Amino acid sequence: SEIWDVCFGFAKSHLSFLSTYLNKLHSSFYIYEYDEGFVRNDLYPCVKWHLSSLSSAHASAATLFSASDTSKIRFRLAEDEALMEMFDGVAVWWQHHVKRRQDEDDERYFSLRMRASHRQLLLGRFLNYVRAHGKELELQNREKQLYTSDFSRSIPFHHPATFDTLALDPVQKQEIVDDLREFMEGEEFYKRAGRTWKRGYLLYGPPGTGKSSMIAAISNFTGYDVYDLELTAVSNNNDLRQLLMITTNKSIIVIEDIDCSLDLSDRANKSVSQSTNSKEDIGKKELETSHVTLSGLLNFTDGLWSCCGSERIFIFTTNHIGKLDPALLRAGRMDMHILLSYCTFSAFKLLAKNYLEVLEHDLFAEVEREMEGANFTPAAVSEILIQHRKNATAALENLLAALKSAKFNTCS
Ligand SMILES: Nc1ncnc2c1ncn2[C@@H]1O[C@H](COP(=O)(O)OP(=O)(O)OP(=O)(O)O)[C@@H](O)[C@H]1O
Ligand SMILES: [Mg+2]
Repeated sequence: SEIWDVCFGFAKSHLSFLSTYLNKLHSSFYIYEYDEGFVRNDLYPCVKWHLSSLSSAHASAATLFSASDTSKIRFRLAEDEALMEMFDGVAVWWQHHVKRRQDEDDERYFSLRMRASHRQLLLGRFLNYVRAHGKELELQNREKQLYTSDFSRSIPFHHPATFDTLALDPVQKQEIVDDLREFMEGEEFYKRAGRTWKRGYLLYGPPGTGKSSMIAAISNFTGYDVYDLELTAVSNNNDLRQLLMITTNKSIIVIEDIDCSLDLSDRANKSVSQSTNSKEDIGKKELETSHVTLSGLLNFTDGLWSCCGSERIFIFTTNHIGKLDPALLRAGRMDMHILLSYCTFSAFKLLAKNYLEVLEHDLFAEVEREMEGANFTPAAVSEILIQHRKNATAALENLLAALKSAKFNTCS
């Protein structure tokens, strides 16, 4: 047994020498879910998403998950599972670690190992790639949430409207899509220019022209959550600020029908009525729309507090742009004013394609003529097309009849 002890001791010392030597050859990096002080590590979800795409193809053990309201199945690298990835012909090793802790949440982290000699060459470029790839996957797969009134609850947001289904002038549509894409990719620009990474859109136009549908399309395009802010339910400017602080990054904050939810047209009157305290006035104020003032709202979108997050899109909608205070419209406040108007022939063609699966039809030329000046909203056109979606000719004949009678009514 003495011989065994000697042999064992010898092997042990050599093994530990070997492992120290191997460790020196490799560099290890750890990506924890939370940094010290419970600060969320932005890199962690990127790595998680990045690895989820590799796991489906390469991991020998992965966990599978599917939420009840989606058909997608998500892969995750299983606990303690390791995975090798090739980047520019060089191998790196990932591992997923979970440390169980008593009375606390589990501690989760990923380790990344590579040959020490590759470290200089690879690390920066590789991590940038992982971050960009992870972010892209997160956006594609993320369950978008719709938050209502006080932002305390949310439901998964699965609105079917996309830029492909929106009937809009193609040039206008392209402008909006380009603007959104530029915004999403604009992190460097906003930093360089010293501006908060946010964008404001004012959607205006008659009812049924697609303002709400466009908000859904923007959410589907960006993958951002939607906070549907009901101003009449917010009691004062302070509460409004609190709400802003709850919203997460990558979100769309929507105030629909802004002219109806606030008396924004007359700032002077508003401040007078706020400074009076008689019971009658308070009663009147309750009947009024909201106690949030225009300056409170402007602070919400523009003030110091608006920079407490990033990648935010503010969208206001109105049917009556003329009723809005010029302060809300001035340059730089809402970055883009988007008019959604009556159905044009090119918008109609998109609806015909989506609703009737028709790209060309003998009646199209007549529809084009009648549509001019008929002031028919896309909502009204869609209604008719839905009713007769089984029979394209009947749908177009009914649409023509409706267009003609609308024109006749306007003329008479
Ligand atoms: N531009 C459009 N493209 C495709 N469908 C549209 C468009 N505009 C309206 N619709 C159809 O009409 C319905 C109503 O449109 P939507 O709610 O988006 O209008 P809105 O402009 O928000 O109206 P409101 O001012 O009354 O809120 C939508 O569900 C959609 O089916
Ligand atoms: Mg609407």
